[in-house]
Amino acid sequence: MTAPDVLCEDLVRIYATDGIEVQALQGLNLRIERGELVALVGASGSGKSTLLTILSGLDRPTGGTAQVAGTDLLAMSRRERVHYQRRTVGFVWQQTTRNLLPYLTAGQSVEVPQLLAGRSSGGARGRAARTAEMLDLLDVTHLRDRRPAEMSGGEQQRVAIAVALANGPQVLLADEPTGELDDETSAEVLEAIRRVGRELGVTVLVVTHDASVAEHVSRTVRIRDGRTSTETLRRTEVDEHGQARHVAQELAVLDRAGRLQLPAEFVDTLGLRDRVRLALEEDHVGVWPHRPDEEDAR
Ligand SMILES: Nc1ncnc2c1ncn2[C@@H]1O[C@H](COP(=O)(O)OP(=O)(O)OP(=O)(O)O)[C@@H](O)[C@H]1O
Repeated sequence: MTAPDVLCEDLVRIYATDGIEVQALQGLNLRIERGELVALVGASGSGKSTLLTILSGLDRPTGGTAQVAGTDLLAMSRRERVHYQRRTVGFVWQQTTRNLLPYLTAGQSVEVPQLLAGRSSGGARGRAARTAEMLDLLDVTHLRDRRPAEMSGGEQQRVAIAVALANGPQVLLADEPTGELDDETSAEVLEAIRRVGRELGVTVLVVTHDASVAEHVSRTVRIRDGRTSTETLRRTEVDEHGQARHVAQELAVLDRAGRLQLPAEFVDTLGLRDRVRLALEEDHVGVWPHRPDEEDAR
C-alpha cells in the first residue's frame, strides 16, 4: 500500500490572542490517498481555513501529525518549506485577486512560478511548452495574452488552476475556489478541477462551505468544531437493467482512540445527551439514550 498524500493525525492548532485561546483544530484526523479528489465541507469557523493554511505550509500546527506527499510539515526547515510550496503543492484561493497578479497575462502567470522554482529542463522553450500545455489543459489558451481584468471570474479561476499546476505539484489545495462565482460557473470550475486531477494524477483537496460541491466529488469529509466528523462516499453503480444510479454512503470518522462524533440529526432525533447506553452486538454497536428512571423501572 502506498503512503497517503495527505495524512493528519490528532492535529491541533490553538490560536492565542490577548490571553484568549481558540482551539481551531481539536485533534483532526484526515487521510487522502494518492489521486483522490476530496471535498472538505463545514460551517463557518469549523477550522477549514486553519487546516488548509497548515497543509499549504503557511502555518505550523500546535501538535499532532501532518504529512503531505511524504513531507512532514512539523519538521520542515525553512528551505524545505520554500521547496514544498513551490514544487510539492499548488494552491487556488477564493479571491481571484490573490491567485493572479493584475499586471501579468495568463501566459506570464503560468511562466513565473516555473522561473521562481528554477525549472530548467528545456530552458525557456521547456517553460513555454509547459505553459502552453497547462493553458490548453484548462481550455484557456485563448486567454494567454489577457490580464485578469479582461477575464470573467470563472476564466480567472481556470487560469489560477493552470498557475497552481505549473510546477507539477503532487497535491492541489483549493480554498473556496468557487466562492465568488455563480452556480453555473462554479460547476464548470469544479469540473475542470476534477478533470485535471484525473488526467494528471494529482491529489486534490477542495475546501468549501458550499455543500453542493459534494455532488462533484466521490468523497466529502465534514469538519465540525475542528474535527472531521462524518464522510459521504459517492459512487455510480449499474443495476441489473443496465441503468446507472448514484449511491451515497454515510460514514462517521473513528479516531485512533476510538472516538466518533454522531451526526447532529441522530443526536437530535433520539434526544441523546450527556451519556448514552452502549451494547456490543455480534457485528455492530448499539447506542441508546440513557434514561435512568426508565431503566430502574424495568
Ligand atoms: N489568526 C487567528 N487568531 C485567532 N483565532 C483564529 C485565527 N484564525 C482563525 N481563528 C479562529 O479559529 C476558528 C476556526 O477558524 P477558520 O478560519 O479555520 O474556520 P473556517 O471553517 O475556515 O471558517 P470560514 O468558512 O468562515 O472561513 C474560528 O473560531 C476562528 O475565529
